[in-house]
Amino acid sequence: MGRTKETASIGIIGMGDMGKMYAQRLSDAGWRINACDRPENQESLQQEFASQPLITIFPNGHLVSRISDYILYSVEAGVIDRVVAQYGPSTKEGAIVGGQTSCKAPELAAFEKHLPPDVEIVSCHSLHGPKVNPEGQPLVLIQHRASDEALQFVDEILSSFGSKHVYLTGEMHDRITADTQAVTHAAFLSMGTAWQANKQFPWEISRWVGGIENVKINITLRIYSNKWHVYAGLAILNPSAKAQIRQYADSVTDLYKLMIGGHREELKRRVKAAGASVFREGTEGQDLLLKDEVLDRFSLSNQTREKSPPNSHLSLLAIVDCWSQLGIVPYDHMICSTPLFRLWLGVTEYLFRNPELLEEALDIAIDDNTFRSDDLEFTFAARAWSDCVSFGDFESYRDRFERIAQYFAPQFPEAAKLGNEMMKTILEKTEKRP
Ligand SMILES: NC(=O)C1=CN([C@@H]2O[C@H](COP(=O)(O)OP(=O)(O)OC[C@H]3O[C@@H](n4cnc5c(N)ncnc54)[C@H](OP(=O)(O)O)[C@@H]3O)[C@@H](O)[C@H]2O)C=CC1
Ligand SMILES: O=C(O)C(=O)Cc1ccc(O)cc1
Repeated sequence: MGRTKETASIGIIGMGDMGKMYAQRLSDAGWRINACDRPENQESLQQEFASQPLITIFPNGHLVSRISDYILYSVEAGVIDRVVAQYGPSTKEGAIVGGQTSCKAPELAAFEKHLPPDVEIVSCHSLHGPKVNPEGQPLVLIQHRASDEALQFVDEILSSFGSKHVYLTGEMHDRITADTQAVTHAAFLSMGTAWQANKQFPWEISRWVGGIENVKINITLRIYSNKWHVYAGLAILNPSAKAQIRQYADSVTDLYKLMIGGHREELKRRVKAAGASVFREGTEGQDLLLKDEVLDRFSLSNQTREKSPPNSHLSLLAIVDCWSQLGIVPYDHMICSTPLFRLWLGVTEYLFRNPELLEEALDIAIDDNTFRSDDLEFTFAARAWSDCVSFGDFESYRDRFERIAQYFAPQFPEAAKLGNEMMKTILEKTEKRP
């Protein structure tokens, strides 16, 4: 049908962080953009994009939908049905529609329900935040109700990002991202909850600086400094996420009980068996995703570290147990990996492929009381986040998230600076791996 940059235009409904990033990058590549947010935001967006001739801001999604050839919904996952119901019927005849929400089941259901039958559906998902360079990052494309030509057109539009295009069904996407995103976030959200419950700022405590701890702290703060709805949406609305987050909470609880019961041998047997199923033979010769010298460079603490302080690493033992219980091989999920997931896998790998460090963590877990109260709070937190996601109540998720975010807020600017540097350095190193 010959849709080109000269003849076709792209619609973006929802000009938040991701919508703006898409509008900017696609217009830089020469595409004409028709965009809108809520009507009350039209004026400020017009001012913001006044100097950009390829970006036109409209008052609402009807006006965007009726003239655009590929329309992307980039709104909060929780409102996707309502927004598509509102603007979907105004879609230009023969156009292609997609969405950027992090969980595809509700998005695709909304498209099927509200879009006219002559409209094709090709959805997408950039597996990174708006401030990360998309080059080399996974970008999922879903040819849901569309011809090959429609997919090719979307492929061409998005090619300027330089991302790695991954072709999946909506269902596969949700199953994999439940693990790469929802469970990963649950672990870091729980760390922050536990620190807050114990009134700790972990970078101020000497046993918590350096190495793996830097990654835990920086990522936790990064998550809490973002918008709650992104995390709530992708956990609560993903049909696979509840069970996976529940397994993580169960793994945390089981291991914690073994620790406080003093069941050293059973703890070691269970954790090592889990490690063997996740970090399979044949991977030992590979370079670690993360190394000491990289891990140590990014500390919020001003104390220097001489030797790794011992730690039971309950959060890491439990994720490996969780993967093993669910039969997940995390390396198979690299196709849908976010930067956070790669860091998370990197730190677990660091622990599990270092037999001495793992042995030390397991012995510390049994012999040393220092971490008991932290691990207790972590166990409570993992279960509470799991319950919160299972209940599916956005408002209580928001309340929990924002209360903890407020506690860490004074540290956000410094954590963001350091976190960005850490991500950049570590990701450059991890890109060489599959
Ligand atoms: N942030 C991230 O790291 C990533 C997010 N995503 C997904 O992308 C989507 C957008 O996320 P993000 O940009 O971060 O979130 P934002 O909250 O920054 O953006 C969403 C925008 O949509 C607007 N909106 C809501 N209702 C309407 C409507 N009826 N018409 C027009 N605009 C509307 C919102 O306005 P208002 O604020 O006034 O409600 C807001 O400006 C989400 O589904 C998210 O899960 C995907 C990949 C990465
Ligand atoms: O890397 C992560 O997990 C993030 O937190 C950023 C993010 C959030 C939502 C997405 O749909 C994709 C990436």
